[in-house]
Amino acid sequence: MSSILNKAAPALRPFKLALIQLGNVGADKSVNLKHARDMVLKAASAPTTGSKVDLIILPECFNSPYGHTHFPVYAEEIGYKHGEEYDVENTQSESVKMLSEVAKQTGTWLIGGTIPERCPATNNVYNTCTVYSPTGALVASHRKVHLFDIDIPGKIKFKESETLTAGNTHNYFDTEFARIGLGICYDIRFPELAMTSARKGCHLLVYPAAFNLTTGPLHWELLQRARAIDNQVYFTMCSVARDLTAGYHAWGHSMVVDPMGKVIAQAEEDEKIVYVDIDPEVFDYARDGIPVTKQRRFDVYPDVSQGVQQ
Ligand SMILES: NC(=O)CCC(=O)C(=O)O
Repeated sequence: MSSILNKAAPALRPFKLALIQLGNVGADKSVNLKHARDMVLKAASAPTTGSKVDLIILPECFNSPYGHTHFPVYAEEIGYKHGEEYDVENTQSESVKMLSEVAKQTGTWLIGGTIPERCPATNNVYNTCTVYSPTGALVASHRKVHLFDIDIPGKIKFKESETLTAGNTHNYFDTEFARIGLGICYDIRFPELAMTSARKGCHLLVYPAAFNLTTGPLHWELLQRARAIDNQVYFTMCSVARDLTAGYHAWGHSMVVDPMGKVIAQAEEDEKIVYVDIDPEVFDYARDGIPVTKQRRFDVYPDVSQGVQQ
C-alpha cells in the first residue's frame, strides 16, 4: 500500500508554547511590527512557569487591519531564491525581516501569524503564514487554502476572495520536539486538511486565526475540540485581541486543546500571552485508550482513504 508519509516524524517530546493574543493592531504597519516584536521578546523572556519557551505563535493578520480592502495595500513580497526556497537575507519584506530577526534573537521557533503576501510573478495576494527556526531561517509557509467567504444575513458578510487568492498546498514542518501542521482560521472548517496533517504524522496543528462575534461563540471552541478529537492531536488557534474600534471585531479566546479534546488553556478577549506545556503522555493516552487511528475502515470509505493508512 502506498504511503503519504514521506519522512518519519520526530518523536513528540515535552515542550512549552506561547500564544500571543496580540492587541492594538492598527493602520500603521511599522507600529504593528514593533508591537509584535516586543510581544515576542516578552513571551520568550517571561514564561509563568519553569522551562524556556520553545515555540511562539502570533495571530492571523498581525501586521495590518483585517479586511479585503487592506490585503493588497499591506501585501509584501516574501522573496524566493529558486521558486521554493526562501531567501530571507535578501527579502524585501519588512515583516519577514522582523520575524526572522526576533526568532534568532530569542532562539525560539516562531510561527509568524499571517501577513498579506504578494506573489511577484502573478501579482496574486495570499493570506500567508511563515515559520522561522531558532536560527532565523524561514523553514515553512502556508497560504490560506479556504478563503473566508461567508454571508449570514444581518450578522456578517465577509469575502476574502474579493482580493485574495487561495493557496493550494498542504504544509507542515519538523522541530526537534514535534511535527507541526499548518492551517489558517477558516481552514479549520474543512476537516480534510487537519486529517491530512494528522495522517502525515503531525502532533500539533497550529491555525493562526481571527473568528468573529457571530460564529465565535458557537463554533470557535467546538471546531478546535472536534479537530483535536477526530485526529487525536494537540490543536491551537491564536487570535488577535478584540478591538471594537476596528473594522473587524475578532472573537479572541486564543486556545489550546489536547488530544482528548480538553481545553487546556484559553485567553479572554484582551491582549494576553498564554503559556502551555505540551505533554506527550496525553497524546499516547488518547491514542492507546481510544485507538481510532488503527481502527479506520478505509474498505468502507475508500474515497477518503487514497490508499493511505495513518
Ligand atoms: N479569518 C477567518 O477566516 C474567519 C473565520 C471565521 O470567523 C469562521 O467563522 O469560520
